[in-house]
Amino acid sequence: MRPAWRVASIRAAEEAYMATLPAGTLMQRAATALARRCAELLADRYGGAYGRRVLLLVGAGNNGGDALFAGAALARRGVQVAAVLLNPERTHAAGLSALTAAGGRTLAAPPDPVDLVVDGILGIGGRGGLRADAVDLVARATGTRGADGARPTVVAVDLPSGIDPDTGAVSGEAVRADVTVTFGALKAGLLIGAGAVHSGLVELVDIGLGPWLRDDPAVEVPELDDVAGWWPRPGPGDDKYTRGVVGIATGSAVYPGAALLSTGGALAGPAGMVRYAGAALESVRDHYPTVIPTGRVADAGRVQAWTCGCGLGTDERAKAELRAVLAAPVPACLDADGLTLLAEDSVVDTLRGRPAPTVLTPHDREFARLSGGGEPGDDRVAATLGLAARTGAVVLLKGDRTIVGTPDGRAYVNPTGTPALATAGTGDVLAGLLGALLAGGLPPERAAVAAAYVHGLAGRYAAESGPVTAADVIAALRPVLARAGIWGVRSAT
Ligand SMILES: NC(=O)C1=CN([C@@H]2O[C@H](COP(=O)(O)OP(=O)(O)OC[C@H]3O[C@@H](n4cnc5c(N)ncnc54)[C@H](OP(=O)(O)O)[C@@H]3O)[C@@H](O)[C@H]2O)[C@@H](O)CC1
Ligand SMILES: Nc1ncnc2c1ncn2[C@@H]1O[C@H](COP(=O)(O)OP(=O)(O)O)[C@@H](O)[C@H]1O
Repeated sequence: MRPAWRVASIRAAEEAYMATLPAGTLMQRAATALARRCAELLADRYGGAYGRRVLLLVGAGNNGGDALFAGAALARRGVQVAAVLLNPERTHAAGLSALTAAGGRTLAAPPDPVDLVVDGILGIGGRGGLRADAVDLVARATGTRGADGARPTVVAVDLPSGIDPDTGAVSGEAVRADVTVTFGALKAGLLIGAGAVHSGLVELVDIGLGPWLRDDPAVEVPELDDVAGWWPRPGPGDDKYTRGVVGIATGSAVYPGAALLSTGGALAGPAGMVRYAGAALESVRDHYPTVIPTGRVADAGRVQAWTCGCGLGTDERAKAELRAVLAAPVPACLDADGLTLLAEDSVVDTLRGRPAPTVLTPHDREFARLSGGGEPGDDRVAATLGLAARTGAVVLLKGDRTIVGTPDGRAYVNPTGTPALATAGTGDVLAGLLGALLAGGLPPERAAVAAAYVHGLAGRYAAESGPVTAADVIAALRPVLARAGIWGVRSAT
């Protein structure tokens, strides 16, 4: 897991650490690493940094100071460095002196050509998006060309200016970086929502802050090793029942496709058997001979987890099926119409009364129905955790960077998502896979995190062959599990 923090936690750590160090030490460490990375990027593009042209965009705070000291280091290596100061009277004085002493210059407007732009306008002190003068400067700077005729490489200092460091929200305009060199700790806003898109490649520089980060992280990012370590694998002693049986209560006469997609997702998971209960049993039987179909949840036989709701409809039959799933003493993943029906009821009482864990998988509009308020808003982590705390359920809030939140306040952001998944039915596949992971015995938050992670990988893999449909995501799940080393069989020893 890669942890990320909110600004308050990072500021507290920096303050405590800086009190033990000579003034300016952390900024020097940050600037040195930033200069090194800029030189590498120039070398990758041009074969060397000497003589290349770097433009620093410098704001009023320490973020600008980092840029100026890094510019000084680059100038000492023979790079032609120019700086545009957004707020000359409040520019970091020592940084500016260092730059000019090293041969860098200040300009009133961006020059042309520019090979690399360093965005030091705003760091963790930035609030409320870029102001008009900064928007204009960024547009002009990034509209220039390098000596090779291509647009300049954009490197953000600590975080792209204009994104909210805690939530990743962008109000108005923000810098779009190719690389973000971030110092001491990952900022949550680099990983969530628009912030993740604006940050490009995020590279964390160690400035010694780690041991001083005393708060819990705001959010954690799962890595392949986590998911591979959790994924249930069959061993020699297993049979189809010990691996877990998942029940799929989805689909309807109107939406038989949802039954097929969720069942297809479940079949790629680790469960030993998939049971289907619903109105689309004929279609399921035709498509998936290994699935045991019945018409109603009550007749399905024993399962270790349920997935319920995709394409279920909202009629009396659907309500009865949802009630049967909610009453079952096994974990349940509720999606789509299951969430809509839940929202018509008293969500909190219903879920808190459940005899086993529940995972809710809303998109934004379903979230609004469930929460009884609006859509998640800018702070998607806080919104997810709020709903999880109220309902006692694990909440998986879908999106470009899907968020998983637990009732006790832990949050995860999925790094593998792709907009290619923004197509009808992919959520059904996710819900089926998640149910199979619950049946395989994973705790609910791990099941949710692992399902989102693998679902994202499958979306990316499917997109390599062309436009993606939900059926393509199902087809990609098995090869992705094998290719990533997540799937495997445990040997006898
Ligand atoms: N602390 C450390 O140990 C280390 C810190 N490091 C570095 O320091 C950075 C944090 O520096 P920081 O606290 O000076 O804040 P920073 O982001 O430069 O901006 C504050 C200035 O921006 C202004 N401003 C705010 N919003 C604005 C807007 N929308 N549009 C325009 N202006 C706006 C605000 O002015 P005001 O709004 O008050 O008028 C204020 O003057 C951090 O990200 C990292 O890079 C590293 O060196 C490692 C060690
Ligand atoms: N812009 C996007 N970028 C990445 N993933 C997305 C995007 N939009 C949607 N997704 C993903 O696609 C899936 C869509 O699920 P959902 O909205 O429930 O669709 P459906 O109900 O049609 O199955 C979710 O896993 C979601 O995270």
